[in-house]
Amino acid sequence: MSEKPKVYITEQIWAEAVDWLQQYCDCTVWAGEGKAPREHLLQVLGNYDGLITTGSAVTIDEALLAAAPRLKLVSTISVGYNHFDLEAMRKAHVIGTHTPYVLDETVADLVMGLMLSVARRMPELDRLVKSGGWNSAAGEELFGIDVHHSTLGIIGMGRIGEAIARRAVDGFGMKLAYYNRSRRPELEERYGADYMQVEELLRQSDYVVLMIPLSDETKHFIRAEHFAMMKGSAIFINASRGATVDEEALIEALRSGQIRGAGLDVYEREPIARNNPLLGMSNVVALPHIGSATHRTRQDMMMLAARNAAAVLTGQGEAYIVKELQP
Ligand SMILES: NC(=O)C1=CN([C@@H]2O[C@H](COP(=O)(O)OP(=O)(O)OC[C@H]3O[C@@H](n4cnc5c(N)ncnc54)[C@H](OP(=O)(O)O)[C@@H]3O)[C@@H](O)[C@H]2O)C=CC1
Ligand SMILES: O=CC(=O)O
Repeated sequence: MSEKPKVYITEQIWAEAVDWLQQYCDCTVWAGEGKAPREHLLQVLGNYDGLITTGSAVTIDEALLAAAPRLKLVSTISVGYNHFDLEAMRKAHVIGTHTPYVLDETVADLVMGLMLSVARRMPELDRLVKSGGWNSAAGEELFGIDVHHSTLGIIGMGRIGEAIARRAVDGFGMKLAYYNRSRRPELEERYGADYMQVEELLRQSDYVVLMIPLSDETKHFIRAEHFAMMKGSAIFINASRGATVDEEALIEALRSGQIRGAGLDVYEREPIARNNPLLGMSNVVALPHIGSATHRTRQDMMMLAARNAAAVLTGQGEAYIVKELQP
């Protein structure tokens, strides 16, 4: 009987996903706290055919691949794969898979939550009430701005972008603008969305949501000149990756009142430094990269990562191979 492929998992994941994968692969799960350190992976990966990991665990680069000559697969428990060095993986003939679709609705919920929280100043008001500062009927100094029937610009109208669009148009009656490299006529028809270039989208939108993947092409996609194009009343939301925005420029735009506020789930450095000026701004709602983090969605992502591993390593079902590495 031939041996099962060996898979290393860089952190404790949902036991049911590991149990399922054990039918096809011989799994080893990092037994320590948190995530397996890179040094440990460099030592052990030589014995494995597959790796299941997350975006924040380890960068899949040339040095790591050199230490893992048997490796055929890296299955990330995330839809974003900017931690994959695609060129190095291509050269090493390592397939990369990810977890699209299963998290779209959950991330879209969070983005709507960020828009509402910043617009209606919920964290600020929550702090006021809990600290005993609610002494009279709320006056204008506590008012916010409307989300409903305002204009939303989505940069990166993909799977998650579309889930946001549905909520915004069907639920909140928002007018929709979007930018991608390629147009999506079916969405223009379904949501009455206007396709426009980034500059025009920024000029017209009350809310700007950034949902593009991070790549060499999209690093600092939004910079100082872009904040200068936005309305002074605009709210900027980033739930993609921190480095899609020039964070210094964002800080300056918020500080100078060039834009009204921001809702952020992602940062150039994660976890964010405690002295990052964003953390001292009352017009910023800051979350800890938690877009897909509901119990159910994370379980779905882990199971999909396990299925991806089985598919690539044993031919069991179909895998979501990242598009740049598809055969
Ligand atoms: N905060 C969180 O917890 C989470 C964050 N994410 C982030 O969200 C990202 C998007 O996920 P998802 O919606 O599934 O991805 P998709 O690939 O479905 O959508 C991405 C969209 O961005 C557009 N895009 C890609 N590159 C460019 C570019 N250079 N210029 C303009 N538009 C571009 C694509 O259109 P086109 O190719 O036509 O340009 C596409 O419509 C992930 O890559 C990840 O980084 C995802 C999940 C959770
Ligand atoms: O950031 C999360 C992801 O799935 O990508």
